[in-house]
Amino acid sequence: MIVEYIRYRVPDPEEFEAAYRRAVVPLGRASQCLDYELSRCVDEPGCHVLRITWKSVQDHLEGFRNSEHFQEFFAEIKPYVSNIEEMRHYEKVITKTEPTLFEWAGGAEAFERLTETFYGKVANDELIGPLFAHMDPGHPRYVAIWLSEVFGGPTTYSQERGGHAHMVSKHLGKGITEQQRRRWVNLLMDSADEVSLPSDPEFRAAFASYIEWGTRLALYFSKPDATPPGEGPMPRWGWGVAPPYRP
Ligand code: HEM
Repeated sequence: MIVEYIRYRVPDPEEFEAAYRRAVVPLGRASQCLDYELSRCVDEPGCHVLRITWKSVQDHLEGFRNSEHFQEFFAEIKPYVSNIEEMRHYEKVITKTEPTLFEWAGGAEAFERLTETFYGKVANDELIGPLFAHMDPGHPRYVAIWLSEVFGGPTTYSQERGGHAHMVSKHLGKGITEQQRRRWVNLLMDSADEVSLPSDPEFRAAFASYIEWGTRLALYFSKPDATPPGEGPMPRWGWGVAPPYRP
């Protein structure tokens, strides 16, 4: 991720801003652009700073510049090129960031406690126990490192086990029913309470959201006619609409 700053000093701020309102339509469609923000200086209204977050410098200079979105974007802002005072890429050095869900939960050890307790319950469960009768003894740990990575922790699962496609492939042909999926969710939530994962509404809402999504994917891919997925990126879950609550 790289941040581009473009500083303008323009004689006609209103027309300039109107041009940018049109220009951000194709910019927003470009997959290389993660976000953008145009700010007007309050001390000197002709001064503006445009911040664009790109996936990488290469994505900007090669991907975006050679795309059809660039032609449309550039047509709008071309009259202002001579008003540019600075146009450079920057790397973020210090930022105020939220804790990850992984950190908030208590780190790797919290997820290990969670899955140990969970698979203890699973083994004794008449509805889903049989699905796990021959499970790899390392299974609780694999799920712990999977969850840790999804919630913003280290990338151990991807490195050791092989990423998203590998995890999903473990569910192929399992024929999971909706009742089994729901039991999996219920036992996991019981375990979360038992091992005292944080119980604040914001954390639990984000946690439950991933579990709902993940179990529905597992069910989908376990169907007899499911097509194995290609190698996709690891899901990375954040806080969503409710940021961490700090009184
Ligand atoms: C958020 C939901 C889920 C996650 C994160 C998850 C995660 C995982 C992971 C990480 C593995 C092992 C991959 C490896 O060996 O590296 C796995 C395997 C497996 N999962 Fe899931 N899973 C989910 C939902 C479910 C559900 C709903 C069921 C069934 C009710 C299920 C049944 C299984 C089974 C039977 C295996 C193979 C175990 C073995 O024989 O070793 N999973 N899952």
